[in-house]
Amino acid sequence: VAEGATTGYGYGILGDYKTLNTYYSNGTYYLYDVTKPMNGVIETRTAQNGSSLPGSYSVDSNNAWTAYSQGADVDAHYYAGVVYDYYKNTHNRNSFDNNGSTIRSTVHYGYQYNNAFWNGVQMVYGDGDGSVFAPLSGALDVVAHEITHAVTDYTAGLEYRNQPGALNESMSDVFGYFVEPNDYLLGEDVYTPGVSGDALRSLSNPEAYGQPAHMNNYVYTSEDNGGVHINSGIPNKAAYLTITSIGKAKAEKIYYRALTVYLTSTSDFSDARASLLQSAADLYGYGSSTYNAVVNAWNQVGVY
Ligand SMILES: O=C(O)[C@H](CCc1ccccc1)CC1(C(=O)N[C@@H](Cc2c[nH]c3ccccc23)C(=O)O)CCCC1
Ligand SMILES: [Ca+2]
Ligand SMILES: [Zn+2]
Repeated sequence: VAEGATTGYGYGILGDYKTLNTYYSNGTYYLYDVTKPMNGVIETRTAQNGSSLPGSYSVDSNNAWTAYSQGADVDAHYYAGVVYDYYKNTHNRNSFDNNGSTIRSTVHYGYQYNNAFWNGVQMVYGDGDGSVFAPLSGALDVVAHEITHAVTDYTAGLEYRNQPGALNESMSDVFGYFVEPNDYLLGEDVYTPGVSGDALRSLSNPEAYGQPAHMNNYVYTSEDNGGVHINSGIPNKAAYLTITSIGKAKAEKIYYRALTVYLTSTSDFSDARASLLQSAADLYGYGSSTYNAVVNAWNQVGVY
């Protein structure tokens, strides 16, 4: 039979049914999605619980990706497609580099690895140990967080330390919300599968998860590249305040413009305030209600 694009189906890690854009060749189906415009490919691989990357293609014999062990592969592939569609449909961005680069994910990385990361080239997801984390590709906001690191690398290029790093982190959490706006939590779908209602972080209440929500409580530390996952609570809170006052549609436009037009590798929190104000002025007018909402949000977190 001819080779080419096919449509399969499978179950994510939470047992949810999903249809999948796959590829058939020579008796084997691959998690290889060629349906995106301008040759934007999405491919998903497995490290088979080793740590060598990129690993081998996730394959299936009958295009029914229903094995329990395939849940992480199914989610990584499907959610990468959701994030591709978000950036294309909302911001007219073709993949993370705006040039149709392949979005590559590798799942089953390491043994019970309780984390995930963008390594500068691709996304990598651990399976979690089943207590702290379920397989991390099982959360759409986590997948959006990781792909947004790639977008940031190709645009603002925010250094991954101190305030620029916390801003980098915040952009990934904030676009994680824009892609999955059902709550202000991050990672709730995979964090502590045995405990309901908790999460890794919260945009609305950073303090609930040990993060500062005001500049007075900025944490000066050498850990975590200068506390990039801690101090992101401050810009995250400002984003929450902005979103709740101007709405998601306007907020994602000013955030995308700030990230892609104004922010640079060494931008700090004050530069972020200025970039978002400039973006609000560009799009909605200097002194507009939108502009003033951004002023108010950053005042409330003590950043001027
Ligand atoms: O992308 C990121 O910012 C995080 C990348 C962490 C990483 C960096 C470099 C090499 C390996 C791993 C991964 C995520 C993260 O925020 N990790 C935090 C929290 C965390 C997850 N698993 C952990 C295990 C131990 C300690 C902290 C954590 C961290 O690494 O700090 C993002 C969304 C979910 C996981
Ligand atoms: Ca969420
Ligand atoms: Zn991150």
